[in-house]
Amino acid sequence: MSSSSAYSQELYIAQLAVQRASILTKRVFHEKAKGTVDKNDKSPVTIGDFGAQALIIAALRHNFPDDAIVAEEEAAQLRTDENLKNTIWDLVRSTKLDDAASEQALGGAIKDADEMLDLIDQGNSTGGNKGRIWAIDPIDGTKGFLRGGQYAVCLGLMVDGDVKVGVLGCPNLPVDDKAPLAADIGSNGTDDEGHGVLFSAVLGQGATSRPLAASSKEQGGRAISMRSIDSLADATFCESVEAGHSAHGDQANIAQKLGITKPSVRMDSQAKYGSIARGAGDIYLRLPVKATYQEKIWDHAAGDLIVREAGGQVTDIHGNRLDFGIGRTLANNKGVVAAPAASHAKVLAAVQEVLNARQ
Ligand SMILES: Nc1ncnc2c1ncn2[C@@H]1O[C@H](COP(=O)(O)O)[C@@H](OP(=O)(O)O)[C@H]1O
Ligand SMILES: [Mg+2]
Ligand SMILES: [Mg+2]
Ligand SMILES: [Mg+2]
Repeated sequence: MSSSSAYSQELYIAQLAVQRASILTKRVFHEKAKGTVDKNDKSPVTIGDFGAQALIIAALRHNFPDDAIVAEEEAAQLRTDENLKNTIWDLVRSTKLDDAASEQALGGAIKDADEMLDLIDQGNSTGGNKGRIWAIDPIDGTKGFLRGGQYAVCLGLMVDGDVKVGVLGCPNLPVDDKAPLAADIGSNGTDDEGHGVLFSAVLGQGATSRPLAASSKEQGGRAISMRSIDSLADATFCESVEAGHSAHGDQANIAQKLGITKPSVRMDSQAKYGSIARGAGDIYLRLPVKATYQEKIWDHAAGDLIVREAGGQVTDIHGNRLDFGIGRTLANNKGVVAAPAASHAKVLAAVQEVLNARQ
C-alpha cells in the first residue's frame, strides 16, 4: 500500500500497537499466573487486559494526541491495589517491539506506573458521531484467553461515526488463511509455531492478513476475501463459546433452515470476524440472549470493517448496519448477522423466521 493512501499512517501505527500489545498478552499467558479479579460486571479481567490497553493508548497518544478513545477497561481498581499495579507495570515497561525504529514510532516506553494508570483511564470517551474516535478492546474473548483458546487484541478508528480502520491481532489463530476451522479451536489453541495472525482493513481499500510475528517493519499483507458459496448448505458458521453471549439454540435452528449440516464452530472473540473474512468460515451469528444487553462498540468495530472489506455484509438481526456513532454501545442494534454479501439476505430471512417463531 502506498504511503499516500488514506489512513496509511493510522493503519501503520494501529498495526504496530496491536502487535506490541499482543506480545504482552502472550507473555502474560506464558509467564504469569493468570490471576483474575472481579470487575463490577463479573467478567474476568487479567493483568493482560490492563497492560495491553496501557500500551495501545500510549501509542495512540504519542501519534494522535487529539483523538478521543473508547476503551473497555479503567484503572480505578489498580489505584487501590498496589500489587496488581506493580505486576502490570513490570510487564508494561518491559514489553517492546523487536525493531527499535518501530518501538520509537510508538513513542517508546511509558514513564512510570502512574502515567500508565492515567493512560488506561484515557479510554473513557463517551463516543459519538463527531470527529476521530478509537475503539479498543485490549483482550476480546478474555475467557478464551484464559483457557488457551481464541482471543483478539482489537483496535478500530471511527471518523464521524464510521469505522475507517480496523486491526485485529489473533495470537492463537493459524497463520494459514486456508487452514480449516477445527471444531475444537475454542479450547486448544496455543500461540506456538504456525499461530498468530494480524487482520487489517481500511475503508475502501480491502482487507489483509499477515503473520502477527512478522517483523514490525513489514508493511502490507495478503489480500483476504470471504468465500463465495454456491449453496448455503456448504457453509460453516461461527458462534460464541459462551452460551450467555448468543443464543445457541436459535442459531442451530437458523442453520438448519439454511440446510447447513456442519456443526457450528465455537470460538471466543472477534477471531470469528477474522475467520470468516478470510474464508475459513462463512457466517457469524450472534443472536441476543438477553433482550436488554447492549453490544459494546469495541467488540465489533474492527471486525465489522474487516468483514465488509473482505466482501461480507454485517447487520443486526433487523437488517440494520451496526451504528458505531451513538456512544460506547451499539444501543440502536440487536445482535449480529455477518455473511458473504451475496448470501446475507437469505441468512437474514432465516434469522427473522426463527425469531418470529420464538415470539
Ligand atoms: N450478555 C452478553 N451478550 C453478548 N455479549 C456479551 C454479554 N456479556 C458480555 N459480552 C461481551 O462478549 C464479549 C466476548 O464475545 P464472544 O462471546 O464472542 O467471545 C466480551 O468481551 P470481553 O471478553 O472483551 O469482555 C463481552 O464484552
Ligand atoms: Mg470484558
Ligand atoms: Mg470484548
Ligand atoms: Mg475485553
